[in-house]
Amino acid sequence: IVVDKKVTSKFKKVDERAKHDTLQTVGILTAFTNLLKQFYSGVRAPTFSEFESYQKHGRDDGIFHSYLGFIGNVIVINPEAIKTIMLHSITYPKYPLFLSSGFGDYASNFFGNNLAVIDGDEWKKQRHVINPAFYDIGKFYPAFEEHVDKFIKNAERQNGPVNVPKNLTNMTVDILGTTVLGQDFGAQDSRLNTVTDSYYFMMSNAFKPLYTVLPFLTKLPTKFNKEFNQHLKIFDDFIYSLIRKSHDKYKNGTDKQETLLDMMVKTQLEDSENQLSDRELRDNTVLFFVAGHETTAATLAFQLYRIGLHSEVQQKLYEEILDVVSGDIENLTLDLLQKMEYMDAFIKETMRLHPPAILQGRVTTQDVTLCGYRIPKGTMVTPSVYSVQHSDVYYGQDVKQFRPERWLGEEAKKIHRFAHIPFSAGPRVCLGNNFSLIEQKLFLAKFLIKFVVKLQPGQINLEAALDVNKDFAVNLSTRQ
Ligand code: HEM
Repeated sequence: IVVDKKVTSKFKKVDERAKHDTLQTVGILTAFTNLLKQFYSGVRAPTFSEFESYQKHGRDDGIFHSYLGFIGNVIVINPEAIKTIMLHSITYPKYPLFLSSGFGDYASNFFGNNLAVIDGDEWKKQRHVINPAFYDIGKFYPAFEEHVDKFIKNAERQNGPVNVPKNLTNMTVDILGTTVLGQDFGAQDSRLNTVTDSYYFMMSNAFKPLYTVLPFLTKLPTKFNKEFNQHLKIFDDFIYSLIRKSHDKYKNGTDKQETLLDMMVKTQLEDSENQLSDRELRDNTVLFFVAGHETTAATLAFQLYRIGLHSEVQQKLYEEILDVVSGDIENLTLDLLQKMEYMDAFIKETMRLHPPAILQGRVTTQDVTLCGYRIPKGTMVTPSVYSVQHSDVYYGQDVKQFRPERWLGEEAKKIHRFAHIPFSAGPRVCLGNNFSLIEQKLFLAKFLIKFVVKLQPGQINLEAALDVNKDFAVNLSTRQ
């Protein structure tokens, strides 16, 4: 380990919570080598090196210092310190690197200035306008149901192993199309669609590190840049036309606000103090897709993986669903979904071991004390969702075991509230968490009542995976 003394000397012990005189530090060379190793082994960096470093250097403190590239980064695992960071979003705003402008022009043009990447008064204004759109997610129940039913029909028709990531991604994009925009993209029907094509093209290219490091590349008159800008135009024209349609609907006195976009437009037009521009509406529409699409699809894929691995968990889920709907899935309602406690525990446990968002980059706007160390103003501080959720210090000896029961009864009360933060927490908590949870529960209830999921031993190991980029299939048999 190369220790940079100059840097560690900045992070001095100030009270007895600190176990060392200065914060433990992973040297810049080690951090960089770890990052490269992971990049080339195909694992989503930097989480694993971070988790290993935490176990070596930060386990007793719940905090340590490392590097993200050349930038010093204080990684925070202790749940009390995470709580302090999450609850004080003015002292700990988002780190600018994680704002879309930090990724260069492509990301800014595509992702824009939405709720997830702004701070302060601008964020307050946007959140105030957008919050009400998420008050009544129950109204989307029929839309969720329609697309889940389609997934199940396709799986039945397939009559063989079902490719999980691909099909779930199609389902979640169709659900978002319908609920956010009122447009069924038909991804599950393999319908060709220029808008979703453009969306996928930009998703896979806008955030590439090459354009962050060398932003001038996006200005060159290359074939690729032309293509990117064409996709951006197709996508933007489409979204702006829907914003205009939503405006017209409101002005014509149609009080049926059917989509998340309609609801944002309603507050936009009714609240003269907190007006969002059309560009801001567009940027948030993109955010809902980016934030809600692959995250939920990956979570559902990990759930099917876990169900296939743990037959006793599958059986318990099945029995609970059957019991709550009194033997007939046609009785299923939103209220009944909320009664499935074992399913809640199962979802929590999956999101503990497989969190889609692994890090949350913040910066200190003043000198602070975390875990007994003085952290100066302007330092990147990063609550590590992955590390805290995998730490035996906060989950005990069986931390690696998949055990939904830890989330039931008295045992659940022993887990620190900020040791489980897949949706973040505090004022910047995920706005779509309820949306995603209802989607997940409805999918699980309908799917598991119909099918038994099987994975052959050794068929796939996602234990250490952070996302489900790799395709995998599960075997299904229909229940009698
Ligand atoms: C499994 C699914 C999901 C996970 C794990 C997830 C996770 C997160 C996390 C961790 C954050 C906070 C990021 C940070 O503070 O650095 C966040 C923010 C956000 N998410 Fe989600 N999300 C999910 C689904 C959704 C869905 C379905 C939507 C919308 C339809 C959504 C909309 C948002 C929005 C708008 C924010 C920004 C909130 C703010 O900063 O005020 N998310 N999400």
